[in-house]
Amino acid sequence: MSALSGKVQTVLGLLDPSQLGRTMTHEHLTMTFECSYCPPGPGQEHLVKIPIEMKNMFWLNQNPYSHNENLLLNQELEAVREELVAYRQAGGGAIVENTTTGISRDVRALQKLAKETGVHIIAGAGYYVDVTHSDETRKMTVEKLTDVIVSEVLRGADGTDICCGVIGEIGTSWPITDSEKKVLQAAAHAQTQLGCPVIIHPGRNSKAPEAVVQILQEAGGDISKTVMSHLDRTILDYGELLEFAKMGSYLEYDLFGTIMLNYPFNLQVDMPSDCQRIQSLAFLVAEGYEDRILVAHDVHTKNRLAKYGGHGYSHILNNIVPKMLTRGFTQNQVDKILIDNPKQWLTFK
Ligand SMILES: CC(=O)NCCS(=O)(=O)O
Repeated sequence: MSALSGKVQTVLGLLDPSQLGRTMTHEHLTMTFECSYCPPGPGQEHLVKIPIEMKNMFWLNQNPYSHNENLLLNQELEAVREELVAYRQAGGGAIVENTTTGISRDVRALQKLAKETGVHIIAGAGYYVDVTHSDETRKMTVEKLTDVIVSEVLRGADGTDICCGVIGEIGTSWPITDSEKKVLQAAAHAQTQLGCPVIIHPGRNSKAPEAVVQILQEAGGDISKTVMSHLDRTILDYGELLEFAKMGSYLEYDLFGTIMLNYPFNLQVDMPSDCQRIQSLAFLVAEGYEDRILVAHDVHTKNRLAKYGGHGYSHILNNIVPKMLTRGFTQNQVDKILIDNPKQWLTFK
């Protein structure tokens, strides 16, 4: 038992879990994503610096990672603040902000946003994918990495006393690199010490989630308190999905609002529509996994913000929930996905 036991840790301090309300478990409010820049297709090179304005938005929505400025969500704090106010008005209570070391975590900005908007914000500890690991990170032992993660939760992150309330999103590539494996082992060891929630960004291959869970299990991690993110672009086959679900993690569909003809990070993947995402959730509910489902938008580029005609942080509350209700979900099931499951996951053991 620790002081954190039975509580949720937000950037403003400890919170009784009953105060969370509807929670998006995978968002970014401020981050940079230059590590994932994708050169545009042939003949489109002149588009990488076009202004982010209405007449360019179709191209930008289809090619969000091929435009330098679009990757700088950290330039949009005022727009994000306004969107969080709208999120509260739409019935939102909390947001898990998944930005970790490597993609410009800014816990001071998160604390300010939480104070100004009343949204409960939970910050993430740990490291993003290998390409963002510094030489110093690569040289660290699992023990040292564990100490850093534990300290970000217990003492504060980025030289502040603002404490993280989850570990993650811990970034992994496919195949998982040696440095990422050490970080996963450290996340599991830190979780054992702290009894805290963990969230994983899997590599873009259907085998990646299982491989990550195996590493976490071998390192003593608590899979029942671990979220596997981005399943909507990772496991598209329902048979494979069921096999993975049996491993016991939370199952997160967190790309709601993303519409993309060609998914540039894995051209084999047909990015599902929101209707198909809802069908996947219905399938998991029918198979008995309603206690394990989480949802979010994973806003991580500018074009996803309402300021640029995007869906913003309230799309699930405003549009997806009503659609779910017309597709046979009960209000009780919706509340589980938006309130109860996040609460269970975020509460320290
Ligand atoms: C910030 C982040 O990692 N988002 C996920 C993008 S992906 O295309 O689903 O990997």
